[in-house]
Order: sequence, then C-alpha cells, then structure tokens
Amino acid sequence: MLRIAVPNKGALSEAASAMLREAGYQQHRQSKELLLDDPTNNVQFVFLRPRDIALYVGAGTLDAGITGRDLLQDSGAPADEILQLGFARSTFRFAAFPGTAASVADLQGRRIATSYSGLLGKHLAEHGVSADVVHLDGAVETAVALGIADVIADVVETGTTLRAAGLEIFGEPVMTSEAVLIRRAGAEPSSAVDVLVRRLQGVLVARQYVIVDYDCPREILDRACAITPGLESPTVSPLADPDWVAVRAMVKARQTNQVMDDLYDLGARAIMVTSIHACRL
Ligand SMILES: Nc1ncnc2c1ncn2[C@@H]1O[C@H](COP(=O)(O)OP(=O)(O)OP(=O)(O)O)[C@@H](O)[C@H]1O
Ligand SMILES: O=P(O)(O)OC[C@H]1O[C@H](OP(=O)(O)OP(=O)(O)O)[C@H](O)[C@@H]1O
Ligand SMILES: [Mg+2]
Repeated sequence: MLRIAVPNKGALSEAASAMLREAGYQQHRQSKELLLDDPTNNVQFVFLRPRDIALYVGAGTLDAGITGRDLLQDSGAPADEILQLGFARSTFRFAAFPGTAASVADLQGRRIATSYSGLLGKHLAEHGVSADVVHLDGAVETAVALGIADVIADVVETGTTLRAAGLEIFGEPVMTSEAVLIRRAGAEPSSAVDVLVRRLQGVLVARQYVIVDYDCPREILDRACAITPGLESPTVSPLADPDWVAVRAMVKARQTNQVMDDLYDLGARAIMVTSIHACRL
C-alpha cells in the first residue's frame, strides 16, 4: 500500500486535499484523523504538519508527500520534487522599513527574523553574509515593529501582510515556491507512485486546458490549425457540406477568448468551448 503525506493544516492543506479528491482519491475525514485509508486505490494518506512532511518522506517512512518547495529546501531533507502542483505559489523575500536596507550585502551583522532558518542560512552563506537569525514560528512581519529584528525574510504572495506592517521588499527573491509532490532522493521506481503522478498530471491538465470545437471553411483550415495546434494535432472531421470541416483541439484556458476572437476573424464559426473533467495524456 502506498503511503502519502498530506498537509493537515495551513496554506497548503485544503488545496492539496482538493487536488487529490479531483484525482479520484478519498479525502473525506470524519473528524481530525491523522490517517485515512483509501482501500479502493490501495493508498493510505497520513496528515502531517507541512513543515514535517519532507522529513518523513526523506527518511523513507512515507512513499511520497505534498509540501511547499520552500519548506522542502528549508528542511534540508534528502527528498526531491517529482511534480509541480501549481498552487500555493509564493516568493521568499527580504523586507524592512523603507530606506533601511537595499541588498543582501546590507544584511551583514543585522538581525533577521524568519520561520525558514534553514533556507535563510543557506542563502546568507552563499552570499558570504554573517547575520543574526531570529527564528519565529509565524507572524514574522510584526518582528521589526516590535524591535526584535531589523529585517524579515518571509513568504510573500500578494504583499498585503508586508504593507500592513509598513515593510518594503528589497533585494532579489531568495526563491519562488509552489506546492510540489516529493519522494525520497534515490527512491526506487514505483508503478504505484507513477499512477499517483499521472492522476495529478491529469488534474493539472484538466485545470489548465479547455476543448475548443469549431466549424471552418476548408480553405482556411491550415491557418485555423496554426491558431489551435492542440497538444499533438487537432482532430479534423468532415461535415455534410464538403466545403467545411469541424475542428477540435485542446487550448490553454487562459488563452480561450483570444483564440476565439482570432478564429472568428479568420472565418471560423460555431466556436464552442467546453471544460475538461479529467484526462490522461
Ligand atoms: N499567502 C500565501 N500564499 C501562497 N502560498 C503561501 C501563503 N502562505 C504560505 N504559503 C505557502 O504555504 C506553505 C507554508 O505552509 P504552512 O502550512 O506553514 O502555511 P501557513 O498557512 O503559514 O501555516 P501556519 O499557520 O502553520 O504557519 C509554504 O510552501 C508557503 O510558500
Ligand atoms: O503576501 P501575502 O498575500 O500577505 O501572504 C503572505 C503571508 O501569508 C503567510 O502568513 P500566514 O497567514 O500563514 O501567517 P503566519 O505568518 O503566522 O504563518 C505568510 O507567512 C505571509 O505572512
Ligand atoms: Mg505561516
């Protein structure tokens, strides 16, 4: 039986469970059980703090897990990303009161508050900077106003939390992160893990693509296919009218309206878009 670590709370938790549910796995917990059996798929889910997941997976105790790239790198655990999951996207950045720091070099000898001491320590070492790292559990943005640090290094998504604390980003991003599926470094190939990966890839594709169907005069078919090349090649079917064909192709969801406008301008008609419920490529 495959054992998979899933975040039990925090920013990753709901989206990770939603993705697994879309991939056909059991995710309904009666209360706050830490273990959830899914006998139909021969999988057991283990709900853990997202910060601890890389440790369990790196130790080989669990076969795979969902965590953040930043948490994985912070842990230093011997585990590798095997699939990027496209949610919980964030950057890891330095911030301070305006005008008090401008680059990593300015961090020499300063107090830096963070919940990601491992990640920060590696970054400072790479830049040859020696600073005083103040480890906090969360609400790191408050540390500067409360006088226990000069600078923070923290997760930024919209920047709302930083602005509310009167802080300003400086320097280059330390890293960009998103939710990732991880396995122990050097783990044996596993057909059960391959099934999990294919299912999650199916969810990613279903979320990112739509199907576009349209009718088009034969003489513009080549140009229409250039607009909707599909993943391999579009499906072209004859219509009762020999001068027209029907075309079907996958298109990036966020390009849908531009593609429809371009097809219409070219002379395609009856352009229809449908969402993909599930897929295997
Ligand atoms: N506002 C956010 N937007 C996007 N991703 C985020 C956000 N906050 C945290 N993350 C990502 O979520 C992961 C952190 O998960 P964690 O559960 O520790 O978050 P949390 O919501 O801060 O939980 P906790 O309340 O335990 O601190 C990291 O990969 C981080 O990049
Ligand atoms: O850029 P933003 O959109 O404001 O998001 C970033 C904030 O979200 C997370 O905090 P969380 O709510 O998890 O609280 P915490 O700092 O106590 O972990 C993160 O630690 C940042 O503080
Ligand atoms: Mg947090």
